[in-house]
Amino acid sequence: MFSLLSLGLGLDENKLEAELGGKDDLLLQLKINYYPRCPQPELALGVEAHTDVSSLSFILHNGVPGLQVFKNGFGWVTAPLVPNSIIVHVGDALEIITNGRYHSVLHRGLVNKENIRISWAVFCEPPREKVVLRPLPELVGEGEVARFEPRTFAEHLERKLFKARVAGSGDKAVCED
Ligand SMILES: O=C(O)CCC(=O)C(=O)O
Ligand SMILES: [Fe+2]
Repeated sequence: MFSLLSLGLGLDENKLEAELGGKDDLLLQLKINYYPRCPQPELALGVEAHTDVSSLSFILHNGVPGLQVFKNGFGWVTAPLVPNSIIVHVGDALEIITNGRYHSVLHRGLVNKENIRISWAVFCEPPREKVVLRPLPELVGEGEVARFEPRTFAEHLERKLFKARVAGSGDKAVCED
């Protein structure tokens, strides 16, 4: 996947993987999301709107719709259910090193009245301290600026967590099951 994404930007095929710490040090984390049936889905949040901090995220699901992505100019769009598919998100780490050429997508997970939804998300993360994530100079074109300050993955997590705490929404879910 990283090779294809590197070639897609005209980079050496090993470039993105190497910049993200190399395959021996990447961390795969599994998270299982359980969305119960909800009598008033319009009042509830399943997984609130966010971007993933990872390099890439791979989402398997039980075939119940609920994942939405935010598209500028359109608003929230429900991801179509493609049988036997795996959904792949670009996460923050990849967005940073590509200077936004690959965009870390804002997304959320909704509950519904009829069906329980389950998703299995595998987050492919760079090592916390080993590499500094910064826009690759070859992807900052002439007249463009680097859109992200250099940071380790650990620093990125801390900044994001701190921002979320300050912004704290306080939303509550009202689900049963
Ligand atoms: O349930 C989904 O499809 C997405 C879940 C998600 O975005 C996450 O766990 O980060
Ligand atoms: Fe996510």
